[in-house]
Amino acid sequence: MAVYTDVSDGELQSFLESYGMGRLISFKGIAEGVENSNFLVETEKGRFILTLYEKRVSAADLPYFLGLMEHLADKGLPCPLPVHDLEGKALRELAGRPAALITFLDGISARRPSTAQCAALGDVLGRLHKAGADFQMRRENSLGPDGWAQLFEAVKMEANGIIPDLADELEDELDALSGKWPEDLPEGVIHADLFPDNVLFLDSKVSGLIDFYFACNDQLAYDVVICLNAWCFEPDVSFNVTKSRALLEAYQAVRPLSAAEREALPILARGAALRFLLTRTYDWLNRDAGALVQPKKPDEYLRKLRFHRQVRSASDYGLDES
Ligand SMILES: Nc1ncnc2c1ncn2[C@@H]1O[C@H](COP(=O)(O)OP(=O)(O)O)[C@@H](O)[C@H]1O
Ligand SMILES: N[C@@H](CCOP(=O)(O)O)C(=O)O
Repeated sequence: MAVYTDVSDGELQSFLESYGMGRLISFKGIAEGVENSNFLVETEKGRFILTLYEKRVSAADLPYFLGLMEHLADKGLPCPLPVHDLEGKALRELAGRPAALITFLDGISARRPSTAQCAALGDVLGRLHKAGADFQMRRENSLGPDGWAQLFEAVKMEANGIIPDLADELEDELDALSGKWPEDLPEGVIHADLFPDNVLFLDSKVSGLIDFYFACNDQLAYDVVICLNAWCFEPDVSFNVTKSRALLEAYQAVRPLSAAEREALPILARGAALRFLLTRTYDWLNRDAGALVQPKKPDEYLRKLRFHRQVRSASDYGLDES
């Protein structure tokens, strides 16, 4: 359960009063998520998610995340809406942390995504990229190549205690990607963490896109490979090319990839695997014993990285040669 910060009854009551939320009906910590503290709040006015922003989220970035959700919802994407308090503010403070209240969305995330769900994801990702094109705010990706190097410095002395020779493998990969990382592919707003647990389905339709707290401006194709990694591997970490083809075809029906983007997919996929391998390694080494959270094991992403290293071209992901 991701709850790092406790909220007292008194603090909660006065927080909700600033929104004119009426009587509190229920309040409980949420069992999923690893980054922030999340609570399900039910009042006379409905159901909401209360988020207290923790370690990796900078308060200065919150207007970007909350503004983006409003922008995308306005364009018809199923994103939560930040609730504004009686003074019109979407961002407040609670228990010493920046905090926001957002609307609750119905739906269930896919534990093991089907091919049809991978296709639905490809479609909604393409629509997200198009809808983000005229979002006016900008945020650099703090977990791009410079951020990977900083994470590596923070974990290199202890990484081998998790997986033998992990530090060498991380360093080799950083070296291999530096100089090869594409810089001139089409850019825009990316979600950057659109894992199955951040996508809600009702029947076969996407009913919710949540957790925009890594969103930033970066190369759009990088978001695509983050999703290939998160959606198209089976639990035994074998790559499912049928799911990958379905995701890519549905994405391209909305936003076709350029020849340069297709060619860059294997390198981008390695970078995307390295990014999550590094954050998982860091989080594993910096577990917070007092928090209710289940950190994710890094080895899954090491195996995904090794898979992409032996990929020769985008056709290995199910794209036709062209
Ligand atoms: N707007 C929402 N509607 C419904 N459930 C939500 C919403 N936002 C978050 N949740 C629930 O809270 C969980 C954790 O939220 P998430 O934003 O992924 O947290 P974290 O940033 O800590 O990873 C999600 O897996 C989901 O169950
Ligand atoms: N998706 C990341 C961890 C971030 O957690 P989330 O609950 O915000 O998706 C990973 O799997 O490493």
